[in-house]
Amino acid sequence: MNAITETDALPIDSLREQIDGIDTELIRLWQERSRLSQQVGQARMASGGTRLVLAREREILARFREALGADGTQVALLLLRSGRGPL
Ligand SMILES: C=C(O[C@@H]1C=C(C(=O)O)C=C[C@H]1O)C(=O)O
Repeated sequence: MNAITETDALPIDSLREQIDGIDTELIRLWQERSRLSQQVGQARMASGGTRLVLAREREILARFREALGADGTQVALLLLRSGRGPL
């Protein structure tokens, strides 16, 4: 039998702990970004500006696409939506 099982001597628990720590941090960062984005939007609208700034959103989409490829674009779209709401 060559199948690797979770009972083999692989550090699965340790790797999963690291993954869980990263996920916790990603969630915290996601929520923090969303709060900051909402603050920017509220401040801009309070001074008569627009809710959205498409040029800035394009920069963010490009940053994620360059770093992560097509999936990065999807991540960035969700990230932007979580801050400023749906289009
Ligand atoms: C937060 C802002 O407002 C909106 C939200 C953005 C974001 O979440 O990154 C980017 C552009 C704007 O559409 C901003 O202008 O920076």
